[in-house]
Amino acid sequence: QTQEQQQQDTPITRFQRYLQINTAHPNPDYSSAISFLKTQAEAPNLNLQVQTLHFTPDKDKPILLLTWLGSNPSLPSLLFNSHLDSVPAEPSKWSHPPFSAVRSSDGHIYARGAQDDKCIAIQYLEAIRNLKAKHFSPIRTIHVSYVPDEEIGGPDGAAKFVESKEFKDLNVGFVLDEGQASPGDEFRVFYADRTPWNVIIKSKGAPGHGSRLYDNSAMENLMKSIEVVSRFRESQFDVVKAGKAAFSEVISVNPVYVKAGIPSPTGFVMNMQPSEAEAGFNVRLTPTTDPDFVRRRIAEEWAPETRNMTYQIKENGPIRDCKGRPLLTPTNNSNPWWSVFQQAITAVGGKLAKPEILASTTDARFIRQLGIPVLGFSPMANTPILLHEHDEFLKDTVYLKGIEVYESIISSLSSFEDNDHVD
Ligand code: MET
Ligand SMILES: [Zn+2]
Ligand SMILES: [Zn+2]
Repeated sequence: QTQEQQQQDTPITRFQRYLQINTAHPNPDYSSAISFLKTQAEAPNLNLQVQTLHFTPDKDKPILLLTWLGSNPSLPSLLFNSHLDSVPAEPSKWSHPPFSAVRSSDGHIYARGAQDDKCIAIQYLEAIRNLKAKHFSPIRTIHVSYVPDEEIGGPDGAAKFVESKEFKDLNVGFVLDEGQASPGDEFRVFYADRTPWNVIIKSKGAPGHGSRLYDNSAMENLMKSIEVVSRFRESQFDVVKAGKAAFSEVISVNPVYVKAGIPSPTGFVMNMQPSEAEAGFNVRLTPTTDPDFVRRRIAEEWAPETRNMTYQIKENGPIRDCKGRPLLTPTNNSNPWWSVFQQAITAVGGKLAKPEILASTTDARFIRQLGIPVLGFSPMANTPILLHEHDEFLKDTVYLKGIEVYESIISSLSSFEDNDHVD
């Protein structure tokens, strides 16, 4: 390396280099991401144990697992998780190319993944690097995991990882995973996610001339269902609008596609009523929703057999933990990690907002399923929420503050010896 390159090797440039690796779907470059992280982890100033795990050898779905051994490895360990992948970006709609990681004069680092969730991926490493430079030595073992495919539901990523012997052998006691930016000056923290379901409803009916009024056409039946779903959507939204619940505390349903008939590019040939029609909905259940309640509504009201409707529900991940409880991590005294976490934030001058349910979904659900407490946390205060949006960015100073926050969190949690029991 030239002197100039060495000078440019900073926490910010390392973040930029990670952001420049295009891990967006549908073709995420996992090997470049893993090789970059591995090089970081193996450098003398980090010197972490490195394992690359493959649970689907026929596909390119690597998991990178880094380990900093504690002085008492028999204690339950800590896990800091992030996902390698990102959602796609439409370059023409961005002010800067989405994989350039350009830093503007006001310090904004623009890139797909800047908030979701490549910031925490590098902040974990930078925090460990700083702790090692200060000769900190952990009592508990610290693991950092980088998993593929979170954005597409994680079946070949976190879902497989948590079922593995490798994961069990980690003896994980407490986990931090991604959270979300906070427009205010308090950090947000999440104790649960919502559960994603994809629901497809289909209707069949006799085809007919475009001019005819007749009952039970496929389109008529689908339109009736869409009205029913819309009313349910309104009823949930009204609860939020009335201030009685947060968005993440109601069931959301949004149409994401409709498919029927033969589109006419010229608009002239539109005289055929189709015999089949379908619509897809993204549904998110709250952690305490009774899934049978939603299944019944779908069967009886959204896609009733009486209107020639059929449906498919693609449930994406667990709803209850191994003991049948909702996937909620306690944020009170029953969770001994909670107060250690809280104090670690205040120790560096950070403020924590009231714990929330995340409106979206993360890999945390797979770990909560095992009964292990997980908090969703990405330290981004005074930052607009830009995940999955155009011009996703993170400000340099916010990113750097996050490193300091993780130093505090990692040192506090890994020094915490008592009370390993969480109900
Ligand atoms: N994180 C993504 C979301 O919330 C994928 C979750 S699993 C469908 O949409
Ligand atoms: Zn994410
Ligand atoms: Zn995302």
